Amino acid sequence: MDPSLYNDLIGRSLNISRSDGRIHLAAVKSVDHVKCAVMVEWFERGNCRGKEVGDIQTKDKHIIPLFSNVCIVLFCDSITTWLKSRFLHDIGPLRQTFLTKSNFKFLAILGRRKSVAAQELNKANKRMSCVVKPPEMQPKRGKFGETRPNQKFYDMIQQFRETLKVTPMSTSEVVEPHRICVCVRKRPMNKQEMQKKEIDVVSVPGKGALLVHEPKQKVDLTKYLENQVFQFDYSFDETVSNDLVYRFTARPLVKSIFEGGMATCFAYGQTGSGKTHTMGGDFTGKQQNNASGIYALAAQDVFTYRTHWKYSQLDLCVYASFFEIYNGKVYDLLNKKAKLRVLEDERQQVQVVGLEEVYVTSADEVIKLIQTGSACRTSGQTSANANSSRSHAILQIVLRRNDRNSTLHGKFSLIDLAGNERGMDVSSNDRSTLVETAEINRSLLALKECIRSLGKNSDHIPFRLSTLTKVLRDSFIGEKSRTCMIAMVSPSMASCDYTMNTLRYADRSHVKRCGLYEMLEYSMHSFHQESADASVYDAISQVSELEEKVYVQLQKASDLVVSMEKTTYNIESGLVDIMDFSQKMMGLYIHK
Ligand SMILES: Nc1ncnc2c1ncn2[C@@H]1O[C@H](COP(=O)(O)OP(=O)(O)OP(=O)(O)O)[C@@H](O)[C@H]1O
Repeated sequence: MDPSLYNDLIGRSLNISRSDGRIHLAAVKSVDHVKCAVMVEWFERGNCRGKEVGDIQTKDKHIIPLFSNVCIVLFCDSITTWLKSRFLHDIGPLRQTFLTKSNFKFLAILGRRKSVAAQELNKANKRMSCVVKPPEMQPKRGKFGETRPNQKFYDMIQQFRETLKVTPMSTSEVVEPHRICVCVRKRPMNKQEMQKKEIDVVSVPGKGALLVHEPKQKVDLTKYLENQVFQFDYSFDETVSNDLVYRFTARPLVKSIFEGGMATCFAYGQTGSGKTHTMGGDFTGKQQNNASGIYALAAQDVFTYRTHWKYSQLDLCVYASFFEIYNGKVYDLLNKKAKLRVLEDERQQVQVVGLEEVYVTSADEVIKLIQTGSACRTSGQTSANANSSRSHAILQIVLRRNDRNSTLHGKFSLIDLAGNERGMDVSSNDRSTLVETAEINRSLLALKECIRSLGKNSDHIPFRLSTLTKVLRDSFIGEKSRTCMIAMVSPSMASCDYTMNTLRYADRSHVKRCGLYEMLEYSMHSFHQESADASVYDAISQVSELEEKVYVQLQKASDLVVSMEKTTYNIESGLVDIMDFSQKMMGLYIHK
């Protein structure tokens, strides 16, 4: 072993790996030939510190300057190129290995014995891979020094947001009348999401617009955002209150029921996105303030309108019922969850038989009913919500005329739909839970179909598709019917797929978009028609081609038959000739 090779290390800088994960440069002060290690020193907070690193391996009297905890950094491209040309192709995944410029000369000496050096570097590289974290594996640090997964996406979204012009919703904004109104509400990040340092991928610039910054990755691992834009009648950001949401969504419908109409307001969205918070009222821990939800706010306005000079002479009585649809069955939440039957008469009028309709005289009475009913609602646990509603809850506020045998005047159905989730999102995957999830999704699809048909002014509303749409049948028909859908979205990146699904669902229920979707559907239909025509045409031409082939074969066969006949004839005549000939020969023989 040539000691000068060891001495060549002294004074050089090497990157050393520290127990806390840091990697930094340190100068080689001495070499321990016996231990095959080096002593390195560096300055830290004004103090000189040192440590002994690695063991220098020797093989065939060659020194390999790669120690188990020494990282060597490639500083210059020419070195990389040179190494590649000399022996990097032999040593495999050295991309994660770091070589210092100062080691270049040293390695160059070793490079003369290419095969040996390569072998040894390979060994060393394997050892190093246990201690050196590749740069992309190292936790990224956020603005305040905190680590955050997906920091790159976070930065890109922040950059994008800086360019966004935001017009926040305010009470001064004009409320436009809509037959079908579709809005979206983004909830704030919850405690869990904050703890996980999840990133917020939803932006609400206002004026009905909402953006989803979908994080994507190319095949070469480059990260990029796909910014999806959705436009609804109204879009609410995470800062707005239930009051403001109510003002633009359900409130305009209250008037319509006093004018003899049917109104429906749905809260739709992923589990844990804020449907119950919006409809039933905000939570303080598990305690819900029922007076702050859309149910209660609508009830308050119903009693205000009832005394309004325009409607007071109608002498209307207010009734409330509260029921849930769970697994396609109806349960009365105001009557100890009694199971009810849904019947349809010959005039297609749907009745929930035995549903408790409570006469109410104030909003407070309605709030008490909501409290009683909410307490019995069927709930379960999902990945996003420990207290997830597994049923559709329907609060109906009914106006009846006192003087005409309690004839129905108007009805407002306020619905907190069950969360739209996939089977894998529920904490238990037993059969009953899967059936439950399938039923939820089936009824939500049926609802979408009904709203779309309503938007298209179609005569046929496919209300028989589910119990939910059956019991809401009379809300879907009639000139005076009004519908509002509030799509709830969770902001986190982990919920991105669900958010996209919710927005697509709401988008497809959107009457303003129906024209476009109809066009799309039409073009899809004509495409199918054209392709069907093309397939028939293809089939016919294939048959005729086949026919032609068969004809040709038949021709050939008949030619063959003809030629066979000829041959047979020839053979027969030949035989006759032979027989004649043989007879002649026989005669001649006998004659002789
Ligand atoms: N806009 C909001 N502001 C503050 N907190 C909210 C908001 N929306 C939802 N939350 C909170 O998020 C949690 C889940 O909300 P909620 O129970 O309303 O979800 P959900 O959509 O009804 O879920 P599920 O379909 O599973 O019943 C609750 O703790 C609620 O307080």
